Amino acid sequence: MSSPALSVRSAHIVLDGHVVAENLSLDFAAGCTTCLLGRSGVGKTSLLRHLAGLLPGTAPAGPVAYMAQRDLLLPWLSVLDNVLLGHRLRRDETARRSAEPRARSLLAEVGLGDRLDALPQTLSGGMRQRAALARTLCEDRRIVLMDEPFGHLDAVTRFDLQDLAARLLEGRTVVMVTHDPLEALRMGHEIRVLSGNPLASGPLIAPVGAVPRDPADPELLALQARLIQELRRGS
Ligand SMILES: Nc1ncnc2c1ncn2[C@@H]1O[C@H](COP(=O)(O)OP(=O)(O)OP(=O)(O)O)[C@@H](O)[C@H]1O
Repeated sequence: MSSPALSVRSAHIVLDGHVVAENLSLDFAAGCTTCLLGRSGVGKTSLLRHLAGLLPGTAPAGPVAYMAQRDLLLPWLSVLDNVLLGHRLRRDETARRSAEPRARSLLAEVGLGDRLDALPQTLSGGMRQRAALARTLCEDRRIVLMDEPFGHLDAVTRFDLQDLAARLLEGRTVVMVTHDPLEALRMGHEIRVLSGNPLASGPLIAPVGAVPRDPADPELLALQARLIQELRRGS
């Protein structure tokens, strides 16, 4: 099944009177992962919410999986039931039952195979984020929007889960917000550095090679220096 391209056309994003974006137009390539970098407060989350159809007057381009910055796990549901939450909310018991093996296997892959029955409050911040990642990947959508999905993870877990996500997200249209230039370079077919007041994108950066890229590649390290310069320029 093919994944659609995403586009934003002449968007105005105003939050409680605060103008985040004015007349913003951007395209996101079909079947690719686009990583968004930008200083804190430029409007990355707002753009993601716009794409997800979560802001007033917006609609998503199709069914999306959205992973918010906060994990949004329901405290009264087990880890396994949280991962299957989308199916529960859609009240589709047959689909929920057929998705359960996938949910169990994803939880094993994110290192929570022995915590299926645990409640979220008994997990560490990083474990909760891994459960939220498993939930997003379990939704099996062609469009996936992720807001700092690896933000609370230790360096080794982060690296392993970047590999897992790159494998499971292959062929989907993904927009991923990150604060880490090296993560963007590992995961992104395309990278945009955003600046704010109002929100704007610098030139599209498309590193060569398949994702996830090797972080020791000297070309990646050179591009990392360029991204940090671009980030310094944006405000
Ligand atoms: N509900 C709101 N009302 C008014 N202003 C808001 C609201 N939500 C966000 N903002 C403002 O909009 C701007 C963009 O916020 P947003 O969360 O999109 O930034 P961000 O780039 O994702 O930041 P971070 O990297 O820190 O998560 C910020 O200046 C923020 O203060």
